[in-house]
Amino acid sequence: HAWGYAANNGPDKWADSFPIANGPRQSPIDIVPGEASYDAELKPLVLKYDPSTCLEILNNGHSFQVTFVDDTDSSTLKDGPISGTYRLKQFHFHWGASDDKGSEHTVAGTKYPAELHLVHWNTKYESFGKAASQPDGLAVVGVFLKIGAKNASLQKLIDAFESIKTKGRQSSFANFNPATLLPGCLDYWTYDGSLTTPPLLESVTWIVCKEPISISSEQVFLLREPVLPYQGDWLCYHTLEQLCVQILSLLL
Ligand SMILES: C[C@@H](NC(=O)c1ccc(Cl)c(S(N)(=O)=O)c1)c1ccccc1O
Ligand SMILES: [Zn+2]
Repeated sequence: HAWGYAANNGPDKWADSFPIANGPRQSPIDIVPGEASYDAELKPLVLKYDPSTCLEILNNGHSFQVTFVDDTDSSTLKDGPISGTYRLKQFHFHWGASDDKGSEHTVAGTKYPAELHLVHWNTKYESFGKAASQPDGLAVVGVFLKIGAKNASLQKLIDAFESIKTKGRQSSFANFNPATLLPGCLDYWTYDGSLTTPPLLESVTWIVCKEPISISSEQVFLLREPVLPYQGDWLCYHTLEQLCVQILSLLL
């Protein structure tokens, strides 16, 4: 049976099929700012995103992803803790069943309602697939989402959801600038880790922004609303309101 976030196939069962889950550099981790060391050698992040490389929005049954054309250096990540040029491949979110949890990384034990991951691969390798198996192959910028003001940029993604409601569907999604999802301040923590989903490969240089972005409680509800599992347990998959919304959206 496929991996997921339910009791029978969730993270504490992944080691059965993916033994690397017990490896030395597994993500996510709890970031303890008081224990983080300052490294004067680290540079500011240089993110250059070209909205015309935005390709489509797809639902892979685990989450939804926005994918990018990555055959040129149009959308790249440089500097920060990495050397060389990494190309943007996709971004996706992780969320929970309620506003008190959902982020994968935590900050001194604090969970955020959601977390954005912008996935980039090292152009010294010939493709994302090749890079994903190399220790310096991937660099992911993580951004925490907190409940606050409505986020206009996220709303564009939520509006595009209508087209990918059922699992495995994708639809074209053009001219979206991922930079609009970044916080004003790009100060970050960094550590060497892994994919947080199977195959859990230990190939990710994590770059987690200290400043969260804001989304409204209605928006994070809508993140949960499509027929997409999230890392909540299935039992509380639906509040009655969500169930009604779900049924109506399937009927209409
Ligand atoms: C859920 C989704 N995971 C990724 O695509 C994914 C890829 C690279 C990274 Cl670095 C991360 S992460 N979370 O560490 O940033 C997640 C997924 C998993 C398996 C099969 C299909 C599929 O779409
Ligand atoms: Zn992720």
